[in-house]
Amino acid sequence: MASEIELVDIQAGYGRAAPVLRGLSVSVESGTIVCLVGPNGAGKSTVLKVASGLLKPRSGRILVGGVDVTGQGPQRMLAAGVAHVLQGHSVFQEMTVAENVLLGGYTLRDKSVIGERVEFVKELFPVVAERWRSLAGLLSGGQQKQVEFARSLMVNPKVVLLDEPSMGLDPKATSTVFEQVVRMRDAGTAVLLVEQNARRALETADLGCVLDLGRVHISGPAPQLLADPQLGELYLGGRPAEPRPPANR
Ligand SMILES: Nc1ncnc2c1ncn2[C@@H]1O[C@H](COP(=O)(O)OP(=O)(O)OP(=O)(O)O)[C@@H](O)[C@H]1O
Repeated sequence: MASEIELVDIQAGYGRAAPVLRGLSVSVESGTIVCLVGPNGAGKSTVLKVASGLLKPRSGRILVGGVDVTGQGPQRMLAAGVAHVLQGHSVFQEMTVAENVLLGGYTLRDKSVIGERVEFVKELFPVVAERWRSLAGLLSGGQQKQVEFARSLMVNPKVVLLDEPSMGLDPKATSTVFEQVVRMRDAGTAVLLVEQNARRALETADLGCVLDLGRVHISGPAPQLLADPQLGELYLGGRPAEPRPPANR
């Protein structure tokens, strides 16, 4: 399978402080959801910032679709096919859902392409179609997160980086958001996911990577990580792995 994004032996950090990432490597294959888990402060969000060009690595390489894009800023990374949905809520409350989604396509010049992408995201996220003319601020937190997903897909990225998409959502909205993450993958966008709710994220992901001390400590098929009692104890709240339905793809 082709790698949509590959981070190779990344060292990265902030200012003059010691590096947060110390030789981190991760690869997201097409058609997959890869989930990063690890303790608070392990550097999960930092991985996404490096992947989207918000933070330049001190060393290491970044490949998007096999092309070396190391050192490029966020605009170039977006053009290369990497979209980043940031932690927290980033919809413009006073604008309509339509205006919010169309902002994601502001780099597109061809009106027919914009129209095609709008139809695509409306079909993928029914709430976006239903509330197209509503003020985004009137939508629930989970619905707003879907508007953010729709906005990120306007440029038809190869991979979308999702930073804690369930943050602040109740369990029902969290389930809907994770269902939509699966739909994004099934519609052709690879996903690199960071989640506080590690157990729930691993139930959704194809592959899991456990970060520790700035690098990937363990990686493997998500069901395998979920079933590992030691990982459960360390990173998944210590509860035994619950039986799960057959793999979700
Ligand atoms: N803008 C910043 N400036 C300086 N240090 C930062 C900055 N952002 C993050 N850090 C530091 O980098 C380290 C890793 O932070 P990061 O947010 O990547 O971790 P995380 O694994 O995503 O944590 P959490 O689960 O708490 O969100 C932390 O020690 C944090 O304090």
